[in-house]
Amino acid sequence: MKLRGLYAVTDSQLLAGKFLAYVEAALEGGVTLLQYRDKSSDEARRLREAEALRNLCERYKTQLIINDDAELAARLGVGVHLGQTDGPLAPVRALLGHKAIVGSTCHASLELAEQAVNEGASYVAFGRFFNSSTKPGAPSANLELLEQARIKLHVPICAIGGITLENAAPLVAHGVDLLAVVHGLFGADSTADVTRRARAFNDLLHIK
Ligand SMILES: Cc1ncc(COP(=O)(O)OP(=O)(O)O)c(N)n1
Ligand SMILES: Cc1ncsc1CCOP(=O)(O)O
Ligand SMILES: [Mg+2]
Repeated sequence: MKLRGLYAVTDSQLLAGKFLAYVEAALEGGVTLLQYRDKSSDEARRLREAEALRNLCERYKTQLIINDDAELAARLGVGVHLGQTDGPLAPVRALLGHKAIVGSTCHASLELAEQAVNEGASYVAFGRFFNSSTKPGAPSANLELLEQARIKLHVPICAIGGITLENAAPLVAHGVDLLAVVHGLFGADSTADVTRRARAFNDLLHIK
């Protein structure tokens, strides 16, 4: 089945004190992929939170992806997202098996994307497309790149970085399959607004 839809990405600071409530609210609105992104080195908390997310994802039939940490992904039997400094992709594909979702950050580079696909990436992620308070220093990408990527690549294309309900439509029009969002989804004042935002992203992607 082709991966298409909202890709919710967690942020430990933004979700402090409301982590599971906000994630469940997003799943309620419809999430294709959920990424556990926690840049801390608190292994015990990371395992606890990732297990809780796996249980939630099972209930909502959503696929869980762990950012950066292939060993944690293997331990939980879920997917992983790797950046360009997170180690080579091919051994991770071998570790997790051919069915696992393995995503790759490709910034604004078609060459990196082609390499990732050759090494077994399930999807490639470009961005940031807009200003991002979550990762302000991420290299920027533009809509033209998406057109080239659509022609050259035969895996789902993910866009990330500063995506909101107000600016996402051109990304969809240029062929993006997955909208990866932190603030534009979880920067809401209530669980009800998280659910509303998730539904609205799915509407933009023409997902029922
Ligand atoms: C879907 C998605 N795309 C890009 C990234 C960024 O990965 P990376 O460059 O490794 O940066 P960190 O997120 O690890 O800080 C991502 N996590 N998810
Ligand atoms: C992890 C990551 N990689 C590039 S931008 C970004 C952050 C996305 O968060 P936000 O949707 O809040 O800009
Ligand atoms: Mg990373």
